[in-house]
Amino acid sequence: MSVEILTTDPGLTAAPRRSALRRLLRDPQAVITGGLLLTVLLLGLLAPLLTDHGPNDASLDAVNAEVGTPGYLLGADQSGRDIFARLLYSIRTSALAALIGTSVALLVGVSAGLIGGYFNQYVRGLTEWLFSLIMTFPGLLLLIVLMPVTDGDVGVTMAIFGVLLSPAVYRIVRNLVVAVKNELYVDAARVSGLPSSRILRRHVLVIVRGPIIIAAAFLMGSAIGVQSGLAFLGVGSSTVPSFGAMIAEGFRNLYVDAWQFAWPSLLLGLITASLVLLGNALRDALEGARPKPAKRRTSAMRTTVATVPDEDSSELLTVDDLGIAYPSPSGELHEVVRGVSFTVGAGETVGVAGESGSGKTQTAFAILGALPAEAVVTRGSIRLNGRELLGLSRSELRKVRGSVVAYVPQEPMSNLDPSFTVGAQLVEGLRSARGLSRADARQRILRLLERVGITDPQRTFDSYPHQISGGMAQRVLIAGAVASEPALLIADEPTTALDVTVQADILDLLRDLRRELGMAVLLVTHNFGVVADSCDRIAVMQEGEVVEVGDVADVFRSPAHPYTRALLGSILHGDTVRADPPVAAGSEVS
Ligand SMILES: Nc1ncnc2c1ncn2[C@@H]1O[C@H](COP(=O)(O)OP(=O)(O)OP(=O)(O)O)[C@@H](O)[C@H]1O
Repeated sequence: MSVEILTTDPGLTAAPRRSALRRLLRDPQAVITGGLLLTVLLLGLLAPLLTDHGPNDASLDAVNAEVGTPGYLLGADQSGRDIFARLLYSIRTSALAALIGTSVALLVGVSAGLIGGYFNQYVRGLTEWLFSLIMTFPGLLLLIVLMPVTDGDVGVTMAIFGVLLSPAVYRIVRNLVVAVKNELYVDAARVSGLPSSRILRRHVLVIVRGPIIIAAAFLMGSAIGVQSGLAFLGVGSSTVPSFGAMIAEGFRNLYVDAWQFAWPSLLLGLITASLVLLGNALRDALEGARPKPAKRRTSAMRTTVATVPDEDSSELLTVDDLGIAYPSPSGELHEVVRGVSFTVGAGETVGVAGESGSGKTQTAFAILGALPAEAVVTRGSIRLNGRELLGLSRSELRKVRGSVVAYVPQEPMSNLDPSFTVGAQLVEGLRSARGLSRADARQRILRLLERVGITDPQRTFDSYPHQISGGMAQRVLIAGAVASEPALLIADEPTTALDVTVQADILDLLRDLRRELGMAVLLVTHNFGVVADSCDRIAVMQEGEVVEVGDVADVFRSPAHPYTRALLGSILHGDTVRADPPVAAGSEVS
């Protein structure tokens, strides 16, 4: 079997980027705030063209000049400096503060986040320690204390502030990198020999791009706020025009001319609020378009046989070289199912047998498309009726689950919702699988409840799960599973949770239903007695692998694998069928 790995990182394609931009341009919040910020920035950049006054030019004639005074559009402060000119030049200071603070925070945070998230735990431990240390520094206080060193220079002060902001960026990037570094396309790039620096730049950085852009908007707001705060406190150079310094001066002169306080406050408020709102709009647009790391068990793994009909069309189900893994705490993938292959023919009952933890349920869940989100299908193929199931979308899998394949669980009680009556749950399941009317579905379920041996179907139909016994609950679930007449019924230890006296009845029922409905059954069990009783063929699993497959009669007569012999020995030499194998996995039996 060949496996086509989709190594194309969706983040690199132009389409998501275009749609994010389109979404952003359609968002009035983004357009208005972006437009405002651009206008303000333009005003700052064009300051020398827009005013004849310098930010520190003082004129005794203009002291506390009112708004609209000729030559002083917005008035003058108590030193006779043009407020309009000071506002324009303050925009430049804020823009510089935002640029330097944000750039340093992103440079330090992103680089460290990529390194800490991508490389081994020792590197991550070191970066964690370093950034935890930085976070303990009291930011504003440190900047004030360092003023004699920085000499009040906005650039140097903001560079230090950028380092203090970097842990926030580091954490975002590190978390994202840890989440994507085991994705198939990153593995594929690694296997193809690309150096780590290239993989980080090309495959990983693209994933963190969106969150970085969003963070940048908020970081700019913080940098402008802190720079203004320091100037308000009178820390730093008094010759540098700044909203903070203007607000402090206006505050002192509040009762003479309140506008001197109002203008810088309004403009600073407008800029920081716009940055926050723009950040929110960016989040909506970019996170909607951000490429989701491809799940190997869905979109990233497609076998080339997906559209090719099964070579042996008599097989209803073909599991071929299936591998399932889970990430360990260190991030490495650990395979719990390894290269599992077996088939189930139409109308056949196949037992998947093995001790606890051998991977039976994981295999069954993979066929059902119901593995937990953290599970990764590392290889293989699952074909049902010639159709590849790996790679199907959730909705396609739901359709298959409802109609072609059905499931009878191990714990009947915990699979019934205590808040609804038995009937309501069965009717809902059947209607979504078959699209029947409520009345038709109800009639069908009542007939099936009777068929599975429930003496008073109407009463059970109207009962809540806690009002029925475990054996009855299992009959109810079997009725629900076969209601849509599936081609394959997967029963996972269907008798384990039941009273011994009920177990045989349930197995008889499954056998009868299989014959009546012509369906195949995949019976997951650790009990060889159940296999002997109900199955045509058997696949024996040990530690995630199928060690033997064959007709039940053949395997029972002459088991080829020592593990099978060990398991059989426990039945043949014991008086009763034992629930668990008596010997350690893999031990030889003479
Ligand atoms: N969510 C998970 N995360 C990590 N490992 C898991 C997870 N689920 C199952 N496993 C591991 O997968 C292996 C196979 O489990 P599985 O449930 O398929 O075994 P089983 O043969 O069905 O056993 P049992 O009869 O006890 O259910 C086990 O070692 C189990 O620890």
